[in-house]
Amino acid sequence: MTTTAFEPAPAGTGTALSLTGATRIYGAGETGVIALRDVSLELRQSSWTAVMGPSGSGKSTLLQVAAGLDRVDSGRVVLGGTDITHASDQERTELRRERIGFVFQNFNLIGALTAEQNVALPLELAGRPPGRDTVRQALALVGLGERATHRPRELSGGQQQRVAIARAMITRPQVLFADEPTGALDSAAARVVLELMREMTRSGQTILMVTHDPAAAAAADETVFLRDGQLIDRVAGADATTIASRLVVLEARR
Ligand SMILES: Nc1ncnc2c1ncn2[C@@H]1O[C@H](COP(=O)(O)OP(=O)(O)OP(=O)(O)O)[C@@H](O)[C@H]1O
Repeated sequence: MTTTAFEPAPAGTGTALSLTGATRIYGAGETGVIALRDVSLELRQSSWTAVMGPSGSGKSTLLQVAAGLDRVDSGRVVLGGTDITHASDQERTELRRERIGFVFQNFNLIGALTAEQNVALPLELAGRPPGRDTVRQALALVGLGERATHRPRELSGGQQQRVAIARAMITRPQVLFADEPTGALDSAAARVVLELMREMTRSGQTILMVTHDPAAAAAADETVFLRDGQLIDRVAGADATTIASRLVVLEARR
């Protein structure tokens, strides 16, 4: 089979992910926190959605629940045509290994491993070690074909994030989840990472990204805004200034 490393697994329908009335409550009784309140969101395949909102508004919870890493207390989560609302711990582990990709602000690469060993790791953990060509191709797609044998400390922050993206993409995830992927990068490195993410959506990848940066959100197709666990606003195709002003209004209403 000849596929590019960026080609996502077929989702089966035009919808890569849907949340319906998703609610997540941490704790119980008077000390319970409603981290997510009746959130409904549908991601079309190949779309890129940014999530913004004040600190504590539920952004990370939304990502965790959408990725199946955390459960909802009520509502429904469907990933790539599979209802994962009631997935067991074992099923969630398999989901994490096989069907989603995650990128974090601080890259989370393993320092003792080379770039190519980091990229190969998810498939090795899944019991399907990739060939060297597959790994090299994934690194070439993020512009790091020449850095395969470098360790994270020998790479810049932007390069480390690109290795992390190659690692997240190697399983051909149905959705790529990114939590502040540009948060630790300078603006030039951030731009390279955002351009790479745009390229991935052109190849069919669906992306859900949490960010505090209006410029990063402006690179996405649509931005949804959370406040107190509720999805209260959304804007498509807006520039950074428009997104920043929406955020100011939203924070002022607190
Ligand atoms: N494991 C947990 N146990 C208890 N409360 C939690 C837990 N995780 C999150 N919360 C609470 O749920 C709410 C939403 O948290 P979440 O981390 O999703 O917000 P966020 O928008 O990602 O915040 P930030 O921008 O600061 O990262 C907060 O009030 C938080 O304190």
